[in-house]
Amino acid sequence: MTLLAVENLRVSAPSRELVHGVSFALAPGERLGLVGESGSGKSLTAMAVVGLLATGLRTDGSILLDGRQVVGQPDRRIVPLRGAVASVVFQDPRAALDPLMRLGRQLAEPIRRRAAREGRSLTARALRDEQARWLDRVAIADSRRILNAYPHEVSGGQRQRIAIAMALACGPRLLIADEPTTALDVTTQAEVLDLLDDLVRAEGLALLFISHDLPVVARIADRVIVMRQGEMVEEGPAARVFSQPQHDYTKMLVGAARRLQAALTGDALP
Ligand SMILES: Nc1ncnc2c1ncn2[C@@H]1O[C@H](COP(=O)(O)OP(=O)(O)OP(=O)(O)O)[C@@H](O)[C@H]1O
Repeated sequence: MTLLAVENLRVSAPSRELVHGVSFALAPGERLGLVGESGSGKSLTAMAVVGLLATGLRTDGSILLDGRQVVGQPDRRIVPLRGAVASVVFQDPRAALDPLMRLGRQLAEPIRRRAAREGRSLTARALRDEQARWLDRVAIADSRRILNAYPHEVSGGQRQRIAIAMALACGPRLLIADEPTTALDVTTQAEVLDLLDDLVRAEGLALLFISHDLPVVARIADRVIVMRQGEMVEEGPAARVFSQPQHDYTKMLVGAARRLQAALTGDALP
């Protein structure tokens, strides 16, 4: 069964088309990477899936999320799919966090929504336990302080871990991660990537992972779509795309990633 089927997706601004007919499908538990340079249409494609495009942008084509059409639907039809079927982790965790609300209250929201959806009643004690469990799962120690803190009182890495906890606490079947580690320092990037990898596996989620960073995508995705200027230029298993890129643009991306790697490690180029 297909969890997400995107067919001939087009996204247009009033003056020009930005995404030119993208098609792909994602099965439950599958991990797909969208890779390409800045401005290639990765985020627009991903945001269209959950109906989160900016007003003024028009979507054509078909997006079936868990069998339900997203394109052309009013918000009241798409909102129930957010969280329950697909959630999003953004590059900047502040996009998901209210700066004026304590983190504990924010984390309580998705936990409550999931419980309500599953018909479970949640005592105050059970809610506190769940909050602590989620913080533990995203490797945040000192949970009492963090739950009482406001977003600006914790580190960028901690904010992103909490945003991940909130996205997963909703109980989705698909996680869309849009450059989730780009805003973090290199050490924190690696930790957060490992964490995402482990959690997505443990929860059995499908993953749509967006990044301009090929080695990162190769590490986390089974399959990769390479985008350029709003078009898909290559698609295939991650290992094949990186070892034997077919399209000139992919060859260029792989070459650049190899040169950077060689420069960082001091190794000779293969
Ligand atoms: N609301 C909008 N109105 C008009 N053009 C837009 C809008 N949002 C994005 N674009 C344009 O659409 C193109 C694709 O944008 P998109 O954000 O999908 O790129 P991306 O591949 O995710 O890049 P990045 O990695 O920098 O986020 C860009 O040229 C961008 O400027």
